[in-house]
Amino acid sequence: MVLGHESAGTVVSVGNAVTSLKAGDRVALEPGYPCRRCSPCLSGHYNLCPDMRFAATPPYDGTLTGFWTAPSDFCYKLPENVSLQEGALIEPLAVAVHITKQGNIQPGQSVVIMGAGPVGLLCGAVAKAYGASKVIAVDIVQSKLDFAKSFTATHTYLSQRVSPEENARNLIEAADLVENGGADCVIDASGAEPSIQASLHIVRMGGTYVQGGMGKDNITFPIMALCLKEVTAKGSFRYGSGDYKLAIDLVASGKVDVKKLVNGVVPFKKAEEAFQKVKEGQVIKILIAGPNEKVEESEGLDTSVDEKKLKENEKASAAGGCC
Ligand SMILES: NC(=O)c1ccc[n+]([C@@H]2O[C@H](COP(=O)([O-])OP(=O)(O)OC[C@H]3O[C@@H](n4cnc5c(N)ncnc54)[C@H](O)[C@@H]3O)[C@@H](O)[C@H]2O)c1
Ligand SMILES: OC[C@H](O)C(O)[C@@H](O)CO
Repeated sequence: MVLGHESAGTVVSVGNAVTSLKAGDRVALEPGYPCRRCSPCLSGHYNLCPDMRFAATPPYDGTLTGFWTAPSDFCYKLPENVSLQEGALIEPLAVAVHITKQGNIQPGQSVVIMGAGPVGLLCGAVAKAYGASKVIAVDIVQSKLDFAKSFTATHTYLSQRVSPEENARNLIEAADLVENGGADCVIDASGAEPSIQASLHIVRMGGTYVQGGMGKDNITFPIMALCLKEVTAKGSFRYGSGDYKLAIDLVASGKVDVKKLVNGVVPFKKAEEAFQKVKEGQVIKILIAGPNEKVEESEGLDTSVDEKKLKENEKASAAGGCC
């Protein structure tokens, strides 16, 4: 199967009825095409369409290819000041826009984000743009927290191998959330069971919890905390009406600097090395040039992989996800 669903490109040709785009336009590609007829589609929640054709999701091939065909309303023209490289990052940013909308974050609120991978980092950036005054990044890897702090987090917390309740208590104290009774909103962007368990103890009475991370199908969940605190719990899946547009606006207006997440660009023939390099855990995003682009050598990074670091990162990810 062809991989790829985070992409941007240049229009080569358009169908007869298309008036919104022309050859040469640079666009961010929304990679999932709903049926437009079912009840979720008609009620404006097309991301929940059961007949979605989503790139790189079986049986549909992905966007890591020379040419791609898409409905014109799922191709978003990029403003002059937004590069094609930034355009490729609109997809994960739209995921973060949707998660953060589900969190209903208000100006001045505190938001804890579990997981400082690309999605968690972008949720932090969007929460800040929505006016959150405290953005607390949580991870099990210190280097990820260091980056989060340099990106948008106001506070960081390195999750310890202690009970979820103890991690929650320590975090609430460290982030000065005691008076608030916890965080106004907690977002899980890790999918890891211990993180999800701690989240329900971190959120304040009447606060909001959003499940953005995708991990195991079934986990043990402190449901009594949800009940006793009257927590609003929401899921978040991909993105829907207006999310891509808002993501592009956030980049164009300079409110979210997605360029900071890019470690380098590799030519198409080095795509596999790029995936390995990301698995090693030392970089955030590597862009892969399309096969028709004139990128001959990797720009900005050495793609050689340190096998020891690769194994260590796989072990850490597995530990985060299962214990
Ligand atoms: N809801 C959606 O539509 C949607 C879309 C895209 C991605 N996702 C999911 O969002 C999550 C984040 O995506 P990503 O690309 O940033 O992934 P990622 O793997 O790069 O980031 C996950 C981060 O969580 C950290 N982590 C692991 N265990 C932890 C724990 N116990 N406590 C705190 N942090 C912990 C990891 O160290 C890592 O930095 C993934 O689960 C992914 O599948 C969901
Ligand atoms: O960003 C979109 C996500 O990566 C996809 O929904 C995928 O992870 C699940 O099908």
